[in-house]
Amino acid sequence: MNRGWFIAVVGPSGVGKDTLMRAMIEARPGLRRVRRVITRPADPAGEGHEPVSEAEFDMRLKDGGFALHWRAHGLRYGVPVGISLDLGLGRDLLVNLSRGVLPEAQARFQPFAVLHLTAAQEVLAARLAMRGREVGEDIAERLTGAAEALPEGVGPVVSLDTDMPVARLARAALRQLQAVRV
Ligand SMILES: Nc1ncnc2c1ncn2[C@@H]1O[C@H](COP(=O)(O)OP(=O)(O)O)[C@@H](O)[C@H]1O
Ligand SMILES: O=P(O)(O)OC[C@H]1O[C@H](OP(=O)(O)OP(=O)(O)O)[C@H](O)[C@@H]1O
Repeated sequence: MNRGWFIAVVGPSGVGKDTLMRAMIEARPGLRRVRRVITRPADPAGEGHEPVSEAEFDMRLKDGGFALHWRAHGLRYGVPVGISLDLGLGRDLLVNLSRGVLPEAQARFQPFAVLHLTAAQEVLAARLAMRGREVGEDIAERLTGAAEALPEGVGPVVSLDTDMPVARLARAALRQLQAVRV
């Protein structure tokens, strides 16, 4: 059986990663989203992450519980090591990552592709404000470095500006990813 495809979905906070991943899965039910482990309290309106304390995160890290992990926005994020099982079973996965861990992800998981989402600063600012989870400094912090480039050498990459209706965006993402599949 072919191994499942690791599709890294990256882009700044508020760019629409979660919204697009949901739409892609609706359009292609075989695709799955990976449930991240985050040191953020549960949020019914959010991505459906697994909330853990700092101490629990540390323990899982020490026990080898994460395939990938990083810090951002004063939080810690982990991708559970169990994704290897799913990939081994041929399941294609959408994995919301930090741009900083892309080289490590690419080295570990093949076949691999990056879905890189972008948006103008004013669009990001409006979306973060509309989402309403963060205010003031937390929004400003998320906008700093929002346009950061991808690390050198990662790919293949599909880049999309998310300033369009989500159903159209999902069709474009699926079509363009298929075109770079090796
Ligand atoms: N294509 C889009 N068009 C309009 N609004 C969008 C679009 N994608 C996302 N949004 C809105 O922007 C906000 C942030 O989206 P979200 O998917 O949570 O971003 P991320 O997961 O990248 O942080 C949400 O309020 C969402 O409804
Ligand atoms: O290193 P970067 O590429 O800048 O990415 C850092 C973090 O920002 C994004 O967070 P997310 O959109 O999940 O932020 P949120 O916690 O505001 O939802 C991304 O998923 C990473 O977790």
